Amino acid sequence: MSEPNYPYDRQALRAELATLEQVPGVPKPDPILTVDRIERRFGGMTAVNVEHLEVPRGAITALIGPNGAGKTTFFNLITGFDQPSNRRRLIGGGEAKWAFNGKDLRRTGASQAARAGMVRTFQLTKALGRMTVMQNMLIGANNQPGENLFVGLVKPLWAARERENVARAEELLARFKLDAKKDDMAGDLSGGQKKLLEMARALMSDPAMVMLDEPMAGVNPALTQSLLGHIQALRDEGTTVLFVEHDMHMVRHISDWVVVMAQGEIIAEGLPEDVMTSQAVVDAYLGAHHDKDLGDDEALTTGVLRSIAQEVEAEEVQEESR
Ligand SMILES: Nc1ncnc2c1ncn2[C@@H]1O[C@H](COP(=O)(O)OP(=O)(O)OP(=O)(O)O)[C@@H](O)[C@H]1O
Repeated sequence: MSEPNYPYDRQALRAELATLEQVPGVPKPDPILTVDRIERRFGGMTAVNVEHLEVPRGAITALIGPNGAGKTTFFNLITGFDQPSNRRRLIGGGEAKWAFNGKDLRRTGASQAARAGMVRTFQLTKALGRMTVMQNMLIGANNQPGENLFVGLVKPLWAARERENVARAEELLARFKLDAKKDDMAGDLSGGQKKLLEMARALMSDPAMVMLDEPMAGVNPALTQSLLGHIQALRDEGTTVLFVEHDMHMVRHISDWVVVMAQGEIIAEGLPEDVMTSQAVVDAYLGAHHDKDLGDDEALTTGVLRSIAQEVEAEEVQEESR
């Protein structure tokens, strides 16, 4: 894992974040990712319309928001898996702009974004399930011998790279306790182990920032604890983490900073304990489900909604007892 090139101290990081104004788009002291005016429309519907966002370096940032808020689309845009609708504007400006670690990513695709050090987990698809755990790890390496014609043609060069990649994969598999499974078919792993493999694969290229899309979804409580530990360990080693999550308790527990999206826009940013209880956020979640009865268990499918319902209930009890 790369050493942080700044003095790393979690308390200091939190204290620094605590001095920031908690408003959407607030500048960070040392942002690793800066996004300006990124829009994505599907037909007449605007899925993403982010004016400005800075992601703090070395921190765990949670991106939360109700279903359909635009979180996944936003991830896709900044990692080059999708193109903004305002990609090129010849007249009037307003062109989407985003930079990672000082590198302008406007004209780059997904593999170049990954090479720049911004790597996202991607789900174990059916095809990947039919490959072994080790093969899955090797496709996460960004110095694949075959990618460079010269290296690919000179056997000692590619053989050396291949050995390096296998050694790195073995080290990561041991860290995620998947080493005994390296020759198993990835599709035969349990749901939680698949999540661990997705995370381990993302780390093959030693990224400066990992982006995790609902890393804890469908994972049992014991493995959730282990995943949380891995995420915190990454941050403590200097990797920036940006993750999408639904479960409020998870977010509260591990994130240093929270960004809230609703209807494509960033509606709040701040420290977890402040943001989660802010009126704008509660309204956004309730607004997104205004047609559903919060007393209905079916509507309470996410931890976020459950927590909000509990908070609303607690407030009502307090009111009544006054
Ligand atoms: N390829 C697409 N074509 C049309 N509409 C899309 C497409 N991708 C996303 N959308 C729409 O854009 C909006 C934002 O979707 P997105 O998946 O980004 O939200 P999300 O916040 O990630 O939601 P969830 O928490 O449910 O995953 C939704 O209304 C969705 O239906």
